[in-house]
Amino acid sequence: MNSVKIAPSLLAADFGNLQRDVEMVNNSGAHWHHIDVMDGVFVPNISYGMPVVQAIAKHATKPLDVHLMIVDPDRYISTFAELGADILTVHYEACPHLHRTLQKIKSEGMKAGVAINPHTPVSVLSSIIQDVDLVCLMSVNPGYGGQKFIPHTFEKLRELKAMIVKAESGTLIEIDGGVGTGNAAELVEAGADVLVAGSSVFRAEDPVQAIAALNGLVKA
Ligand SMILES: O=C(CO)[C@@H](O)[C@H](O)COP(=O)(O)O
Repeated sequence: MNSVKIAPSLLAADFGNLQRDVEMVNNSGAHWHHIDVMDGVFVPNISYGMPVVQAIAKHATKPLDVHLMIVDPDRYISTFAELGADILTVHYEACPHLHRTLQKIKSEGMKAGVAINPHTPVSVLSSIIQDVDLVCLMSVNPGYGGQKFIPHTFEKLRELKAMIVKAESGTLIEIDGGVGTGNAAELVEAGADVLVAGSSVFRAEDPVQAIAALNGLVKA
């Protein structure tokens, strides 16, 4: 059975045709809708906020995987729960009280994710991995779609997988940035459970086929 999840990143969608693109994901072999919220402070870019997430949630039929690239995410945890987020991921670098933040996410009925930037070592998660449902390994610097995959992500991925296996935490590993048919199989082989793909899906001539190709490459 293929247990690897494909999460198309709506950052690369056509915002003028957002309903169409959300429905494309609904009708494809993808597993989650990946939603990037950026504040222009934690990352240099601003993507979209609550009204757009609400519009996506209205049409989405698959779990909403919301990635907050914002400072002080605790302020908005309840709001994203109300908007229908299933998985809420915050950045390690933005959370001085990460354990408390993860508890708050779970208390709102969501799965709790932690993202780490390319420069942040995996080892910072060793004391908290038991409490994390998903680790999002950023394989580009967060803020923009369409960037080139950073190769040292593979070393971090293997190290993180070993940490999760040792802790028996069952934490999922998500790879975010520069993912496509050229590296999907190798990423899964190294331990990835969820692949976020923006440009490689939405810039493809046939996005449904691009998702099918990714699924085909990562079958167990
Ligand atoms: O979070 C981010 C970027 O900050 C990602 O989710 C990108 O949206 C992935 O896009 P591609 O690299 O696949 O185009």
